[in-house]
Amino acid sequence: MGFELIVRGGTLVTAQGEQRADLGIEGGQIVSIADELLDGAPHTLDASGLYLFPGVLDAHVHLNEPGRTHWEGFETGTRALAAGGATSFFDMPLNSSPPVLDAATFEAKRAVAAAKSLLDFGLWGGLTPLNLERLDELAEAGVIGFKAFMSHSGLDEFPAVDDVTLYEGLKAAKRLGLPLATHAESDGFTRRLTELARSGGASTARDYLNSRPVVTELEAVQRALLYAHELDAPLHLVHLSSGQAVALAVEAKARGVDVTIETCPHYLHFTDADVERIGAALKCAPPLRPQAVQDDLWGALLRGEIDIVGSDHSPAPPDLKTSDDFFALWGGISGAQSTLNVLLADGHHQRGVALAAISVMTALNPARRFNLPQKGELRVGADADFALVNLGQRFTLEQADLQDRWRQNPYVGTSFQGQVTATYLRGRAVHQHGQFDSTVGGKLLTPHLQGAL
Ligand SMILES: NC(=O)N[C@H]1NC(=O)NC1=O
Ligand SMILES: [Zn+2]
Repeated sequence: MGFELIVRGGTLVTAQGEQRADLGIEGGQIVSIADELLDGAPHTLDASGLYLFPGVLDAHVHLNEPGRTHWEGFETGTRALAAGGATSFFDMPLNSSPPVLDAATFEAKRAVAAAKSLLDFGLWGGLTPLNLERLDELAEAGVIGFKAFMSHSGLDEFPAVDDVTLYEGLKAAKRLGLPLATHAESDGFTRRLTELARSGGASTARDYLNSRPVVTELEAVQRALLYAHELDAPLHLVHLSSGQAVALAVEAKARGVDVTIETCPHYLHFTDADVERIGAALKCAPPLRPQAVQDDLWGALLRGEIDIVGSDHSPAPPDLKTSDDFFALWGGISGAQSTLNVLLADGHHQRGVALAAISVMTALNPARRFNLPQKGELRVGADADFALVNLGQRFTLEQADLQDRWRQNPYVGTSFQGQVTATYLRGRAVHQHGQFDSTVGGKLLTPHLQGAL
C-alpha cells in the first residue's frame, strides 16, 4: 500500500486509551495504523516522544465574519484555533453581520469561510423569533445545528427566543434531525436583576456577577430540558457554567432525554475572583463562578458527565472591552487557542483526567453529536486530522504567541504543561511551531444524516 505520509513513532490518543503506533496517510485520510510501517512514503514525520491527539473540533466559536471582521475573522480566528491543535470548528450564527438566519446569509458566510478558513468548518444556523419558518432552508443549506439564546445575546439583531419559539424550534430540530443548542440563562431573571442593579448605580465586576447567579442558569436549563423531554427532541446545552446545571442535564439524560452537555475551558480555569482581578478579558455570560461551583464542575467532568468542551471564543475590539461600567463591556472570552492546554494542564496533569477522555470531549463527541463520521478520531478511514503534543513540555503563554485578532486571551502569563507543536489537517501541516500554511484550505462540513431531509 502506498502512503503519501508516514507519521512514525508517536503515541496515538484514542477513545480506548493510548497506543504506540505509526500512521499511514494517503489522500488526506488515515489508511493504516500499525506498530511499525515499512519505509517507502515520500514524506516521513518523526513523532517519537510526542502524542497524537485527534484534531480538536471546536463546536463553539464566534469568528464574526462577514460584517464584523474587525472583531475577529476567519484568517486570524482559525490561526488561533490551529495553534491550539484544532483542525475543525463550528462557527456560531452570530456575531457576524448579518447573522445566519436563512439560506442567503448562510451562503454569504460559507463563501467567505471557504476563501479564508485555514481549517474545516461547519456553520450553525440561528433560531430567533424572526426566522422560525427558515429552519428547513437552513437545514437544506447544510447547517450543523441550530442555536438559540434564552437571554439577551448582546446584539439586538439576534433576539432571544420566547418560550413558543423555543418549543417550536425544538420540534423542527427533531423533524430535521439536527440538534438545537441553547444559551441557557433565564431572560426574565437576568433582565430584571440587571435593571435593578443598574438603576441603583451598580457598575463593578462584582455587581455584574451578582446579576447572573447560578439559579438563572438552572431555571433556563430546566425549562429547555422540559421541552426537549416533551418533544423527544435533540437538545445541546452550550457553556454550562455550574456543576448544578450539569446535574440537571445528567438526571434528564438518565430519563431518556436526548441532551448533550458542553462546558468551556474558562469555567474550568478561572473563578469569580479572577474576574475582579483581571477585568474585561474575563467578562462572559454565564459569568465565571465561585471556587466551590467550579469544583463541582470538575467533579462532573471527572465522572465523564461533560460531553463536549468548546472554547466559546468571542472576541471584540478594545473599545468594546474598555469601560468603567462593567455592564457596558462586551461579554465574550477569547480562548480559541487554549482549550487543549487547559485540559492537559489543569485536567490531565493536575487532576488525572485521562488523555482518552480529553480526546473524546474535544473531538469524538462533537463529531458524533453533529454527524461527522470522517472527523473526531484516529481511525483507519477517517480524515488525517491530528495535533502533535509534547505532553511534558512546560511553557508560559506570551502575548506574542497569540494569533487571535486582538490578542485578548486571558491566559497570557499562565504557565501550562503540555504543548501543541504542530497541527495536521487531512494529512498536511497547517501549523508548525508558530508557522501557518493556508494553502491546504478549509472545507465546509455538513452533517451526514440518514434520510432525515
Ligand atoms: N454574542 C456572544 O458572542 N455571546 C457569547 N459571549 C458570552 O460571553 N457568552 C456568549 O454566549
Ligand atoms: Zn457563544
